[in-house]
Amino acid sequence: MTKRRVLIALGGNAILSKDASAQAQQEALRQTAKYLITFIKNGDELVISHGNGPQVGNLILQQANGSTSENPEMPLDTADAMTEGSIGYWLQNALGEELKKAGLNKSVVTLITQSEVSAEDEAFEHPTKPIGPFYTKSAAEQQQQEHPDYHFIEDAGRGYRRVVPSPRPIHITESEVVKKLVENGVIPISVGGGGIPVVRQGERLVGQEAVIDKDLASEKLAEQINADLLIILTAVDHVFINFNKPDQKALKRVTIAELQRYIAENQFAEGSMLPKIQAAVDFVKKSKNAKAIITTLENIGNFLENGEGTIITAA
Ligand SMILES: Nc1ncnc2c1ncn2[C@@H]1O[C@H](COP(=O)(O)OP(=O)(O)O)[C@@H](O)[C@H]1O
Ligand SMILES: NC(=O)OP(=O)(O)O
Repeated sequence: MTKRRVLIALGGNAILSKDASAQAQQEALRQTAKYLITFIKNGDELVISHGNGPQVGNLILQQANGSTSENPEMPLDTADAMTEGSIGYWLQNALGEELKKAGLNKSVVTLITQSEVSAEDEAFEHPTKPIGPFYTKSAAEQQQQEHPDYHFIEDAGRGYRRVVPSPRPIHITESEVVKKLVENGVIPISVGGGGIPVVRQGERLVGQEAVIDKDLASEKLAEQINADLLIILTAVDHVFINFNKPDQKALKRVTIAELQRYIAENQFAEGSMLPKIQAAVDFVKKSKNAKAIITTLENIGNFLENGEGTIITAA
């Protein structure tokens, strides 16, 4: 089989289900690593990214409740870096264990990655990215009183969550390093949590109070490293039209033009599936002979053997 360069974006459910303890998240990633190894056995070059919404929100909550003037809480860009490090460590550790068990002599490294954004991005005025835990309406109102600068939304019928700005990534600063690592047989974990949002000011990269969408950052990195496949893993085997309605229909093979029509019909929920569709369309549009796949972690074997999942192609 020809060697493919594959970027896999891990969705929230691959890391955190209900139990937010380090032990539970490490166990979830140990299970995830067992699936990811399939690609290495397949001879593919692998780059992995992951989300951080629940984790970064939990971290800044812990800090807000315990900070003092002598021990101030960290700004959001630094909290993004902290979750890139913690989740990256858990995944690097788990994947290293699976590689050893499989007798595969490859290294895994977590790369703290910066994602350049525009200071003029209107996302800074309109926070939309849910982070941290789900609250009841009254609990969210209580939080709002304690933190007047916080913003809350109702998140897809699952409760209320704090939202923060989520500017679009323009350029992944360390993409050339990722490319060199892959070309030397290393498995990089990169753009964790969408990368750290930074604005270029002359020679400086200045951190921003934001959380970048990991699917959009994964697309930008996949483009910059000339990946062949962008695989977005989430909690559904396929993308659907008329989702959650009696006439819902799974999309198996779909073209950019068809997806753009479905986007115009508002078929994809804004805060969840829409960024994945946008990332898939952008990647396939810009990368020659590239494909994007949206499915679940558990369906990876089925995708590799039978091509099951939602597969997005140019035509
Ligand atoms: N048209 C759609 N087809 C499939 N899933 C959809 C659709 N619209 C919304 N969703 C929801 O979007 C979710 C994926 O978004 P999200 O949970 O934010 O991703 P992540 O797995 O990266 O955390 C799916 O699990 C599903 O519940
Ligand atoms: N940064 C980010 O997109 O994280 P989630 O996928 O967990 O929301």
